[in-house]
Amino acid sequence: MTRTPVNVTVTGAAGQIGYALLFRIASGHLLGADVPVKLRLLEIPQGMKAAEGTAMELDDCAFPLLAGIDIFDDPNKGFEGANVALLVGARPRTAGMERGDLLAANGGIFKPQGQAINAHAADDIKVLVVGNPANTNALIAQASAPDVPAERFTAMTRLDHNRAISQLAAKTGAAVSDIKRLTIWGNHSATQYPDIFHAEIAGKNAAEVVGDQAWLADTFIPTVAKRGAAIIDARGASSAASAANAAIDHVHTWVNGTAEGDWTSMGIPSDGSYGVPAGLISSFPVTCKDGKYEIVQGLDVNEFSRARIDASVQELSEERDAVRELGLI
Ligand SMILES: NC(=O)c1ccc[n+]([C@@H]2O[C@H](COP(=O)([O-])OP(=O)(O)OC[C@H]3O[C@@H](n4cnc5c(N)ncnc54)[C@H](O)[C@@H]3O)[C@@H](O)[C@H]2O)c1
Ligand SMILES: O=C(O)C[C@H](O)C(=O)O
Repeated sequence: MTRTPVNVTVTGAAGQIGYALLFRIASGHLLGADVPVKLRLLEIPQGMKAAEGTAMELDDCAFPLLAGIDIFDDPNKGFEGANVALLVGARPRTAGMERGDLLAANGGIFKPQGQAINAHAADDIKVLVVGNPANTNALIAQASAPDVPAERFTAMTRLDHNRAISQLAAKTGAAVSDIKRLTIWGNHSATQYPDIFHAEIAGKNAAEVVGDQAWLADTFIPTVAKRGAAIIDARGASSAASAANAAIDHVHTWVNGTAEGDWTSMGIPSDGSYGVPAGLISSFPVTCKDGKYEIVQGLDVNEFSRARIDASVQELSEERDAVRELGLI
């Protein structure tokens, strides 16, 4: 190991996504097979013992790239020197909780974490928010970190992107690797819009290959958008390994780039592109190069797509207004 290790902070380290995520980070899947990492695990006091158990297991793997593990229950320490931060820990919705209660509870997590990132993270910090509601939690963290460039705060829609590719492959019989340029627009919620009008299957337009508007509207879009709920129903717990896999994909692509001729989906602060109000953290088609992302410009948005993008963006605006009223941004 000759390179300086990259400090990776993971919050919610003792949770189910944390358990599926940490071993892959330590084995080089997040940043690359030649990049040593130091893990900084952040938990709440009640989660510390379980995080210590996970750290013992990480030690027992003797990963050549793992240069150290530290565990904290203080965000100011957890984010110290962080180059990459995966904000997974969040307050899940429980019975009787309204959306506003959830936003308020998560504000109590993401505001102090944003402040701690602002004060203590490395200058090149890259943040991925996984904890739900991911887009608005990312907005709260970003608004609490005024000294960090806003574009370093991103929210995860890569799981939706991967789900959409998988559904499209199953419908058409294509290989997953033949599907390119799919887009998730909007919020990581049931209003998200998986868009295949610009996608390609082995070089052909995906919407034309499918040729079935009813399947698109009545099966594909709701299946992808409600997949999280379907997993909860089937497993009795929310997606964990697939969410961890998507977090790995998101950061790996951000750092190492998109393939030539392809793009991915990331929840990022809007610059006003495609009529999405600037500042909202919304999912867009992006290309990545040299550790930076850019929104794919110039796509023709048809009426069908426009209505669905607008509906999801409207939900994001309402979430932003709610957290603004709560004084969180
Ligand atoms: N964006 C996505 O695609 C996506 C996909 C799946 C799950 N999620 C979300 O990810 C989050 C985590 O899911 P999970 O299944 O791992 O949950 P989990 O309940 O198993 O684990 C959450 C962990 O976070 C910890 N935690 C809570 N508050 C914390 C804080 N302030 N600081 C540090 N740690 C804290 C808890 O102690 C717990 O160990 C949930 O909000 C879930 O809805 C998002
Ligand atoms: O949908 C959920 O609540 C869990 C998660 O966000 C998912 O998409 O699997």
